[in-house]
Amino acid sequence: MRTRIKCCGITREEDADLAADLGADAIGFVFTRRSKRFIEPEAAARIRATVPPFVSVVALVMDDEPDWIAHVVDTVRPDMLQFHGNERDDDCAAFGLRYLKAIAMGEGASALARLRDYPRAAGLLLDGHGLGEMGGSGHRFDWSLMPADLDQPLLLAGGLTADNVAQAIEVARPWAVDVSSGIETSPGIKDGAKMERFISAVRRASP
Ligand SMILES: O=C(O)c1ccccc1NCC(=O)[C@H](O)[C@H](O)COP(=O)(O)O
Repeated sequence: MRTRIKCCGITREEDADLAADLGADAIGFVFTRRSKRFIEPEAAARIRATVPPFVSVVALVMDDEPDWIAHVVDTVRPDMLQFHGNERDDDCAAFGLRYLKAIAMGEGASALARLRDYPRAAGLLLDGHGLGEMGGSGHRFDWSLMPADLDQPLLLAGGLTADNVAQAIEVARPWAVDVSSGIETSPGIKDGAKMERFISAVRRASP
């Protein structure tokens, strides 16, 4: 299986272009205002218009108002939503789009109980941050906790870099890896060389 790659926290067109050129399968925009990687929906829509076919666009939110999420959906036309807060399955499924649900793994194995709460999720993203904290933290978790017996695809996130992603794939066997701070110079500003090293490392580990 070829491990899919999502580059998250995109705020600049050149970073979206490079991610697509290097073979990323998806890019993510963060629409939670308190994030350092927040992008206005109108600016994201301009970048979205340049994203080539077969590269998915994911809109991230975290306990945001439904009206705001609806505005993001109308303006950006993302392929999927990604929820990072205390949203329930009904909340996540209410926008007529497929969705990913992030599970905060900061508390360890006890977080795994929440995986069963999202039967309509297209995928579950296990992320290293703590419960109630924002993603993009650069915190990793114990990859051996990644379950092997779920029907939904599992995405691995949190503290991944070019130097550790091969081992992460070997241990966790995720459907996809998701990276943000590990390919940045500062929040929202991607580093082309780091992005290239990261994507090359994934491809070597999972051709
Ligand atoms: O990136 C943010 O600032 C953010 C804010 C609120 C919710 C989610 C957010 N980001 C999620 C991601 O970028 C990734 O899914 C993931 O957390 C990977 O982050 P990193 O550990 O930096 O690679």
